[in-house]
Amino acid sequence: MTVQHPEFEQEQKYVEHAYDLLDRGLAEAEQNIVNFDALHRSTAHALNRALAILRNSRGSGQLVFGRMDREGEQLYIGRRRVYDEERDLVVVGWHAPAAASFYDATPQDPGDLTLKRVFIEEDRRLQRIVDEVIRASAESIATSEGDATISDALLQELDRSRDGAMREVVATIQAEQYRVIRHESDGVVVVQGGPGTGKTVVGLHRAAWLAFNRPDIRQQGMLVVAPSSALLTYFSGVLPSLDVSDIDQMDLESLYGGEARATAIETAEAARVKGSAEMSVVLQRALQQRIGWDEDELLLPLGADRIRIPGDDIRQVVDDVRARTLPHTEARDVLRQAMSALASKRHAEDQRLQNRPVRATEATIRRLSAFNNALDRMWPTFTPEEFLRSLYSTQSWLTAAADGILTSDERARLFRSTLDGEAWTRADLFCLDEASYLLNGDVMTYGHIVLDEAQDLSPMEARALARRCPSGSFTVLGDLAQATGVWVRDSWEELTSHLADSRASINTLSVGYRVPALALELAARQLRLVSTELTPPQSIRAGRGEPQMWQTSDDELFDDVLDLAGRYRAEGLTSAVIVADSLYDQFLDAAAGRGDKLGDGRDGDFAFEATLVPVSLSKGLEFDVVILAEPALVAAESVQAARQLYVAMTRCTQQLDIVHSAPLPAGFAELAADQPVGAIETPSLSELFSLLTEQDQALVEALVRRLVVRGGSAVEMDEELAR
Ligand SMILES: Nc1ncnc2c1ncn2[C@@H]1O[C@H](COP(=O)(O)OP(=O)(O)OP(=O)(O)O)[C@@H](O)[C@H]1O
Repeated sequence: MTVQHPEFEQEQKYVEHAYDLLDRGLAEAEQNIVNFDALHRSTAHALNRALAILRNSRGSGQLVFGRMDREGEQLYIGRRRVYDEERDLVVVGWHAPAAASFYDATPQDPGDLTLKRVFIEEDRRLQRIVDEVIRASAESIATSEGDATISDALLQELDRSRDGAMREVVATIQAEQYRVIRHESDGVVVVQGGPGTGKTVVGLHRAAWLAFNRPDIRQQGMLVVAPSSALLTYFSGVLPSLDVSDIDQMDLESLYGGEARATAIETAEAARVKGSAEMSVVLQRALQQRIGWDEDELLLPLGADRIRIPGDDIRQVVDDVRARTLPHTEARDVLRQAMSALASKRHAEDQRLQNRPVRATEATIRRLSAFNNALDRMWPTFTPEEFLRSLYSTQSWLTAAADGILTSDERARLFRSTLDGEAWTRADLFCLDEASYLLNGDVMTYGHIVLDEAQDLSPMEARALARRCPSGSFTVLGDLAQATGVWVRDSWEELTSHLADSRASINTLSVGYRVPALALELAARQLRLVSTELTPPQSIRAGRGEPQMWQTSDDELFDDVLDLAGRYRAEGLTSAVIVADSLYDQFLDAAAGRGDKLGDGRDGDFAFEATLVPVSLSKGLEFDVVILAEPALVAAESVQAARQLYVAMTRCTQQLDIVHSAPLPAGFAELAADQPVGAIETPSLSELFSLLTEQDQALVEALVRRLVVRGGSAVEMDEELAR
């Protein structure tokens, strides 16, 4: 029987009071708006918008989640601020400076708090009250140690089963996370941490915190960028649940607003050339090379006469316009004016010499097709797509633009015949974005950008983001160890230097809240294959047990994996079946053929208990269980095999299962006591041993003894066998 907290009823009343005030406040405000008789349509429109925002602003999380006491003062902390009729503060918003001590306080370092109380509430009813810091005496604080920094409320929160979408965590933000959320820097703040350390959740809460505390930044607009639309779908509900609905959220590829879409995949080598910062120089040069006039003169027919403009005069005008470094299209307009003025001046001079009246104004000249054709030759217009397609397919132009910048091999990776058509790749989109900026110069800008999974960004992608954030104010979330693409780095500076000029502040999160310790241990073997420098986080989760390996045959792979997902579904756990991208469609078909309900993770469909996820999109996601199918194929198809496996294996909160028909890749060997699917209960070693014949038992004993003598001590082995 659990004992109720002595102040339970009193606190429940306080929570109800807060909800009551919020309901009444919102209802009154709604009534005021409805009653207001707007004279103008624009006022009515503004009021309707206000009404819609108000109706949405109730939010879904718990209203009051904490209380802190310090001498003579008691403050309740919640998802939003609540006042009573006397304008006295009943609940302080989590983002207010007054709430800082609540998050900063730990049992080791409670600051000036005598009590930090956390409420667990569901549907307005308190479920539990956890008192975390009670300063009974100075000594009791000095002697508290160990795991006490991980709050009880957090552990409870972590044990709640996932429902397929990320949730806000305002009630349980930890001190090391809070420091990052309210980081004072106006420049680049990097949050580095292993899988499940809360980088995404921290980044989203930082965005909300900035929105509440920095009206200057909020007014300039804010943006959150994820590498895939699937990941965006997974976390896009967090900001609205924090009452922040005006922050844009976008997947990386949607940054480019032009026509092209990435539909093709290319080699790692080509992606690397296109993503490198050198590519921006090639594009700039390529555009410049299309500008100029190398003919001796320009003749513009005008009725029976002609206007003659010397080549040197044209070159002078072109150089003057070029020197103004305007975006290409805008510069062309300037050139058009300057050239028509030049032609008109020439015409006037010729006519005067011949004692004839001036026949053409500048406007007349600008309408001449010969004039416009000449303009196209000296300063051509392109769409970004036309420009890049033409560059990629013109060997001589490519060679000239990349001369001294790219090697001939690298240039060859860019070249494609026009017959290849419009198959743009992701890396192309960012060349198009750069080209679009050179051509048109206009881009939507923001006061702050949060980047999730930033370790994989190419320099060209970083440049596209930098263009959209002139202030250089970024929150960069990522893990260098989880870089799985062609951009693997040893330091964040290499990337952040493309985002802003200022030095980045690097902040590390070290506690892993997602992955159970044993799954993390298996996954970390993949890291060790890469480098001893890369280390996993410190897991605080126990999970269900050891990762399980299931061996099957080629023929039975699909059914065995789907059966396993079915078993977890029956237990009410969410699972992800993570597969090599090339197996994705076959798995989807197999599931449909069996009538299994399997979410299509590629489309961000996380509504079902089991979701199929192509490994390339698994980053950042989270499920109770991960069933990794055929890791050897995942490894074979990845640019960074070990890192990709590390990412895939670190998506689970409870259990990691691996099903394979092909031999397992390196790093799995020690756990590969292969079991046929179906044997859910793994027999213990002694059970297995007892099943052997006496002769075999003696053989195993002798064998193991020899192994142990070589690696450890025979005494330990005897003890082991005796057990
Ligand atoms: N303070 C916290 N309170 C409650 N839950 C938390 C807290 N911090 C992290 N979590 C939970 O831990 C899980 C992992 O968080 P998150 O996805 O932000 O980690 P990550 O570092 O971005 O992981 P990855 O590197 O895999 O992308 C999420 O379920 C998140 O809600």
